[in-house]
This record gives sequence, C-alpha cells and structure tokens, in this order.
Amino acid sequence: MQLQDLLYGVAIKSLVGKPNQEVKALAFDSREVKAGTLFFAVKGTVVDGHQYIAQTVAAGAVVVICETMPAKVDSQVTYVEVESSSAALGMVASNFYGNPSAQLKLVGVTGTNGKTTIATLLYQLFRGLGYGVGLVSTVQNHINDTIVPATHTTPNPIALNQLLADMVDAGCEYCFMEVSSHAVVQHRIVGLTFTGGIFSNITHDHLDFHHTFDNYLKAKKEFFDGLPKNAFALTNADDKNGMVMLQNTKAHKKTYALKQMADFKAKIIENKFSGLHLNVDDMDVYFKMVGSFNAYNLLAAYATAILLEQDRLKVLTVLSSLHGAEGRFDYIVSKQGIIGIVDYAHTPDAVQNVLSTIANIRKGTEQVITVIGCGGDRDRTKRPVMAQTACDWSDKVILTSDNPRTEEPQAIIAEMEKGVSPTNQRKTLSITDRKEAIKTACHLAKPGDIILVAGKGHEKYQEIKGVRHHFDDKEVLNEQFNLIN
Ligand SMILES: CC(=O)N[C@H]1[C@@H](OP(=O)(O)OP(=O)(O)OC[C@H]2O[C@@H](n3ccc(=O)[nH]c3=O)[C@H](O)[C@@H]2O)O[C@H](CO)[C@@H](O)[C@@H]1O[C@H](C)C(=O)N[C@@H](C)C(=O)N[C@H](CCC(=O)O)C(=O)O
Ligand SMILES: Nc1ncnc2c1ncn2[C@@H]1O[C@H](COP(=O)(O)OP(=O)(O)OP(=O)(O)O)[C@@H](O)[C@H]1O
Ligand SMILES: N[C@H](CCC[C@H](N)C(=O)O)C(=O)O
Ligand SMILES: [Mg+2]
Repeated sequence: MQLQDLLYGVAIKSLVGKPNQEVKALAFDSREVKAGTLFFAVKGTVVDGHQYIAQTVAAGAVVVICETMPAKVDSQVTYVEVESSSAALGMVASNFYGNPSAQLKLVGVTGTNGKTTIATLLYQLFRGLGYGVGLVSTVQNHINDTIVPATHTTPNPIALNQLLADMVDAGCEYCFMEVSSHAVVQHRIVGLTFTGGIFSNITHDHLDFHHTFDNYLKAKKEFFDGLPKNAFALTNADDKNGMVMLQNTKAHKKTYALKQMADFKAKIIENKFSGLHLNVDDMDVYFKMVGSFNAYNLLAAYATAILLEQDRLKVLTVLSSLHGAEGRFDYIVSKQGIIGIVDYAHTPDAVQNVLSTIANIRKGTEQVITVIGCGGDRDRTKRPVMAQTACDWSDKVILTSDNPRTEEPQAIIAEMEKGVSPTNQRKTLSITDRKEAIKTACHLAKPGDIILVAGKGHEKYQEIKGVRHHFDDKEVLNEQFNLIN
C-alpha cells in the first residue's frame, strides 16, 4: 500500500525523504521488521522504541514514524515526524486493513468490572439471533464460531485491525469488544469507528499504570469523548461516575439502572444459586446468571440490543438462556454437596460483589471459605484491600499466589496480610502454593460449605518469573472434589 494512503488522517509535523513509498508491512517492534516495513518508534513503559530506528532501517524498513527525527537519516527511507507515534499507529493500522471497523457495527465496552461479561453476552446474544458476529475479549476472540486466542483485553492496533478485517471477510455484521483503560491511553483504539460505547462501572484498579483515580476516570471518559455523533453512549446511571462518562460525548446519551431513573430499567425479584429473576422493561424474565452485578451486565446487554434495533421479546428469550463468560461465577458441586465457585474477581469491588452475592443467597449455616491472591507487577495498593474484603465476607480465608510475574509470591502475600485486622487473623491462613491452598480449602470444607477461588477465572496458567505454567483453578477444584468423594 502507498504511504500517502496510509497517512490519511494522521497529523504530520514534518516529513523527510520521498513522500511516497510502497509499504508491505507494519511493525512497532524492531524484532519484526523485514524488507518493505513501516516501523513505528513508540515510547513505552520500559524502553523507547526510537533507540531501534537505525536497526530497523538496516533490517529493511522503508518508512519510520517517530516523535523525534533521528540525527542521521538514510536517503532511501522516509521519516515522518508526528506528535504521537502510538496514535499514528492506530490510524495507519486502520487504513492498512481497509478501515474494517467502519464496515462492522462495532460496540466497545469499558469499565473496571463486567467488560468481558457484557461483551461475551452480546456476542452470544447476537449469534443466537442469527447474525455473523465477532468478539474481542480477555478470555478469547471470536470470528463467528472460530476462536482466536487472546493476548490482551484490547489487542495492539495491528492485531486488532487484522482481527476486525478477518471478521469483515467472514461476513460478520457486528463486533463487540472490550476497551481497556490501557488501550485508550496507549491509543490502541485510535482510527476505529464505533457504533456504540457501553460503560459498566469504575472502582479501584490499575493505579500502578494510571497513578491516580482521576487519570483512570479520564481514560475511560476519553473513549466516550471520541464517539461519533451518530453512535450511542450507554452508561450505568447507578454508578457514581456513570454520568461523568457522558459529559462531553457527541453520541446519543442513554442510561440503564436498577436504582435510578433511566432509559432502560430492571428490578431484581429473586437472586438465587439457580439464577436471577428480573423484571426488565416491565417483563418478568428468569436468567441463568447469578448475582446482582450480573443483573447490571444483563441489562447493559439488553439495552444495547434494543439500541441496535433488535426485537425485545427475541432478545430476552435468547438472553435468558445464556451463561456468560468462562470463569465468572463458574460453579461446581461435589458429590458431598460442597459448592466450589471459580470467579475472576481481581479488584476489591469484584471481591465484595461476588462475596455479597454468596452471602445473599446462602442459607446461613454453611461456611464460606475464600482462596485469594493478587497479581504481581500490578497495582500494589489493592492488595491489603482485597484481603480485608475477603476476610470481612468469609468465615475462612486462605491467602495465596495469583500470577506473581516478576515479584516474590511471599512478598505479595505479606502486602495482603497488612489488610487483615487482628480480629480477622484467626480465620486467615497463608499458603503460597495455589494448588495446596485450594486443596486445604477442600479439606476444611464440610457438606454445604461454599469455597470461592478468586482472581484467575478462565486463566489456564500461572505466570512465574516470565514463564507460564499450566494452572486451572476449576481443574484443581474438580480434582479435589473427586478425591474427597
Ligand atoms: C503496560 C503495558 O500496557 N504495556 C504494553 C506496551 O508495552 P510497553 O509500553 O512496556 O513497551 P516497551 O517494552 O517499553 O517497548 C516500547 C516500544 O519499543 C519496542 N521495542 C522493544 C524492544 C525491542 O527490542 N524492540 C522494540 O522495537 C516495543 O515493541 C514497543 O513498541 O505495549 C506492548 C505492545 O502493544 C504491550 O504488549 C504491553 O502490554 C503488556 C504485555 C501488558 O501486560 N499489558 C497489560 C497491563 C495490559 O495492557 N492490560 C490491559 C487491560 C487489563 C484489564 O483487562 O484490566 C489490556 O488491554 O490487556
Ligand atoms: N457489573 C459488574 N459489577 C461489578 N463486578 C462485576 C461486574 N461484572 C462482573 N464483576 C466481577 O468482576 C469479575 C470480572 O468480570 P469481567 O471479566 O466481566 O470484567 P472485566 O471488566 O472484563 O475484567 P478485566 O479488566 O480483567 O478484563 C467477575 O468475575 C465478577 O467477580
Ligand atoms: N487484565 C487484568 C487481569 C488480572 C488478573 C489477575 N489474575 C492478575 O494476574 O493480576 C490485569 O492484567 O491486570
Ligand atoms: Mg475483561
């Protein structure tokens, strides 16, 4: 493709070299550059991609997009100076793949918790309604029924636009995708045309990356600020910051809520282990999903389908049969009657939601045993809070490892222990080995008791010092349940 066409929509500060070049491939990683590549020099959190410019030219790069021109330039290469290489990457990647997002009805979901659940429900719903649909999510991506493994919640612009182009080629009409706050800040969604945006909620997470809650809020809001005026912006009016998201959007403002006045309303009639009984827009419906937080997710999916002009009855019929995403309130019962729940709760709010859901629907005599850890190389301030929340809502808590990544597991657990009050210490144990921790919970449980294994949900690995070892919470629980039966 010609460079001039690729630069459509990119704000150029200066250009050195031929204004046109034939570009065969795009890369933001020097290690992937080959002959005919356009290389983006991106300033990252670890290194500055500008230091690899000469190396990429030697490897065959024909165009370099950068924020600072290199001191020495190669006469065969075109250098384009821009304000933000990562924003240019978003725009150029869209152009390179023929702007696939504009050929789909693309709906983005943002918020601290619930993105995967809402996007997955919408994907399953629209498949159930008979459409060609794509999904971009933390658990996995989908092109109709084909699964494409996920590396991030929101992939980088090259992978993302390639995925969207494959969806267009496969005849997809809709795509539902998660928009993480990292993706907004790193411009992974620049250049995409959205038909709608959904906000779930915002609570404590990712302060390692955003530093302040206000920056985190601004990142989420930026997604709505960028929506076009013919799109819809759907927010949770019950969330303290729900209306903030819509303050500066040009899109049609719509709300959903269980408590406040809203365009789309639902009421919880019953919340049991077998599912939710809701009144949605004056219709009584039973759903298979559990927990009041899932009433929000179901309502957000319903409202989106109505905004996308789907038939109300058909929508509720399909939604009522869905289970949502893997590893979210995923539960199994042992032959002895011990209930094991695997849930991806990895923020204080999610831990509180899942445990209060259990508290609301338990009969009262059984114990709740929580096995929980916190991820390494992630927000450290949430560690004591998650441990404290787990203790406040459980009869026994086993603190353990999640994905320690490059950190020492014991050091992470020690930070969690700081949140355990003296009165809660007697019900808390620390067991670093996650398998041992789950095993111990199973041995402590009596028939009727509930074991919550929180934090890793669908994940099939445990990342320790850069290596991903096979690990599956549900598999371990199943194994233990079979052994003790
Ligand atoms: C903190 C973060 O978001 N990091 C992402 C970021 O990497 P980075 O800024 O650290 O990059 P860097 O290593 O400093 O390198 C800077 C530049 O130099 C380039 N480089 C580097 C080395 C080299 O030899 N040659 C070279 O060209 C790199 O390709 C990059 O372009 O850009 C990379 C390329 O797109 C991402 O893979 C990487 O995601 C890392 C792996 C990650 O773990 N990200 C997580 C935190 C994340 O993005 N999570 C969110 C959501 C979480 C949620 O769901 O709540 C997500 O959307 O997944
Ligand atoms: N609407 C909601 N409100 C609060 N908590 C929720 C909600 N939906 C799900 N949760 C909790 O958050 C956990 C993660 O849910 P989900 O995977 O849908 O969120 P996510 O926003 O995609 O997370 P991530 O940022 O890691 O991609 C669930 O396992 C559950 O404990
Ligand atoms: N998308 C989230 C997932 C956290 C899941 C948890 N298991 C962990 O590893 O911290 C993140 O990257 O922060
Ligand atoms: Mg997700």
